[in-house]
Amino acid sequence: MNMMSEAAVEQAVNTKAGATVPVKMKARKVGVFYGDKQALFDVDLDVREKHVTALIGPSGCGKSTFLRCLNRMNDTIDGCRVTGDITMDSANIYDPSVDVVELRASVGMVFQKPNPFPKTIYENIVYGPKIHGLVSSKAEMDEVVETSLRKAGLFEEVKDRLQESGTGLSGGQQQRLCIARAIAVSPEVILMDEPCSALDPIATAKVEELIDELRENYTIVIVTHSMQQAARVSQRTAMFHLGNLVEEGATDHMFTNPDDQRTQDYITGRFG
Ligand SMILES: Nc1ncnc2c1ncn2[C@@H]1O[C@H](COP(=O)(O)OP(=O)(O)OP(=O)(O)O)[C@@H](O)[C@H]1O
Repeated sequence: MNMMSEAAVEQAVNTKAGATVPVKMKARKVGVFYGDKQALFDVDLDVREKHVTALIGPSGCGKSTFLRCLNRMNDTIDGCRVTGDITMDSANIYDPSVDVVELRASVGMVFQKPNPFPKTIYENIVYGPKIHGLVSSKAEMDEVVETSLRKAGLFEEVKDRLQESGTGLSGGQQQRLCIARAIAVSPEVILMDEPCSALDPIATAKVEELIDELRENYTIVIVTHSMQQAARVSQRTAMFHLGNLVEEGATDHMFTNPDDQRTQDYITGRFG
């Protein structure tokens, strides 16, 4: 039997088939303001544990803004204010007692453009675990480097050049290095903001395959402009428009028979 913690049961959603799926993160009435301008309005969204949730919608609709709410990345933007509630495992991530550095380790982020540190591949991986006190001996560091690179499907390609610069890798390898770097600090949720938009089709396919493997152990939220990508990698899709969450549902349903006309128009290329 699938054991769930009390917090997970409290947060679980019941599916139509009667199964119970734990909710990892819950957003309620989330609003975001950049100065006086409101970019998100009353967003309610359940992010299911160990699922891939795709955020879709036309440019400027607030996908990245919402993604950044989930690990308080918006805190780093001057004049940005977040209202409403966001919980992870029932705990308020905006509570003043929350250590934001720890939160961002638990809710890691991968960006549009691969951004490895200008350091060796090895250092790219061990940097986070060292800061978080997760490793001390050389053996522990070697272990975290190998495990993280393996989980990111990169170890075999780079095992003989761990002491070379991460920036010398191809774009696709750099992006998988960034995913390995996020994994190295033992996250529970990984946020991805258009992680393939700078990659060629082969590198994109590899990252998509990786996302599919990662969902066994991690909860993933991905912003994408590619409807094909959303359909390929996600189980749930959330459609945004003009700062509102239009609808959220099973990806199959959203791409075949969405409830809202705006989703229908967007996925069939009528706007966006
Ligand atoms: N740092 C910022 N300062 C001021 N306004 C911002 C900032 N970031 C985003 N916005 C505004 O908030 C709104 C939502 O932007 P956001 O980047 O979240 O949309 P998006 O759906 O991710 O767009 P895209 O698909 O083009 O990346 C837009 O009107 C945008 O101009």
